[in-house]
Amino acid sequence: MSEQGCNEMSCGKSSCEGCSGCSKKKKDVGKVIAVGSGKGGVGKSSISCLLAVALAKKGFSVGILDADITGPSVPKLMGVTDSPYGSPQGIIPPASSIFDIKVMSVNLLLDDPTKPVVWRGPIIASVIKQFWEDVAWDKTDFIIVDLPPGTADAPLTVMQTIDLDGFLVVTSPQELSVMVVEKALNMTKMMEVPLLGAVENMSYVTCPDCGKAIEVFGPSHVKEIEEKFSLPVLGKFPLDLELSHLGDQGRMEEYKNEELLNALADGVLVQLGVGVEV
Ligand SMILES: Nc1ncnc2c1ncn2[C@@H]1O[C@H](COP(=O)(O)OP(=O)(O)OP(=O)(O)O)[C@@H](O)[C@H]1O
Repeated sequence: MSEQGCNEMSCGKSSCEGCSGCSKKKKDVGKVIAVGSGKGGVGKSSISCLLAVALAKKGFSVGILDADITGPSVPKLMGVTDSPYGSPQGIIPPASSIFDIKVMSVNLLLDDPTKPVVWRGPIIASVIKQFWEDVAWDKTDFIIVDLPPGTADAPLTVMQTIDLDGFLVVTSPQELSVMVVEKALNMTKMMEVPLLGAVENMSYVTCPDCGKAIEVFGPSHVKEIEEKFSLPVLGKFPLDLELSHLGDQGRMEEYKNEELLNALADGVLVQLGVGVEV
């Protein structure tokens, strides 16, 4: 699309090369992946953080944009507490201690992180836009966007503001999970964002005595999702007390299930057609 006539409302995503009238694409940013779900509490933020860690472990530079403005949890999970600061290049986000993962979240801007964010839709939308446009995400290979649950205002703003390279849907093994995936499929189709795959979280518990996988929330729907939607499932994460503890302590970077992390990162890379060296 030519520079004239390209603005954020009219931008033709498939043809826009990031011209100056449009801020959907950012120079010096590799791929942008949204992590979402039609359902709350399934572990979107945890999977966003784990995906960031998994990609960082492969040597990529990674950032997380916490688009869950009213329920931000990424800084807490990642143990990031420093405030962002202004510079001529834009807002500089703080980073995690082990893998230097940049984090931008409303919680880092509040003087008291326990204060509720009670903002209406248009303000939330403008904050998300600022997190994308005004933050110096330069030289970041991957930005993971942690979406709030559902298909309302905020996820829509993300999809309209940012030229996403892919969407990862997080689900859990309850009956609703297939519907959650179907909704994500329909939404991403409507918004012309490629659906990369699904992650089933809290899929099972490993018995500490015999090592058997116990499906506490009912049988997994992974096969059904793969067959019905021809969608790859890029991870089946257990309900894991260790993961919950690490999240509570801001130490998600220390999650040690390398097999799962590797498979998640590799699955995303394959779906995006990215080689391991960027
Ligand atoms: N696989 C898991 N094993 C154990 N605990 C988990 C797992 N996944 C998530 N949790 C825990 O469940 C809680 C909710 O997780 P998380 O914040 O990632 O969910 P969410 O989908 O982002 O929530 P919301 O819908 O409120 O944004 C957190 O305390 C997290 O540590």
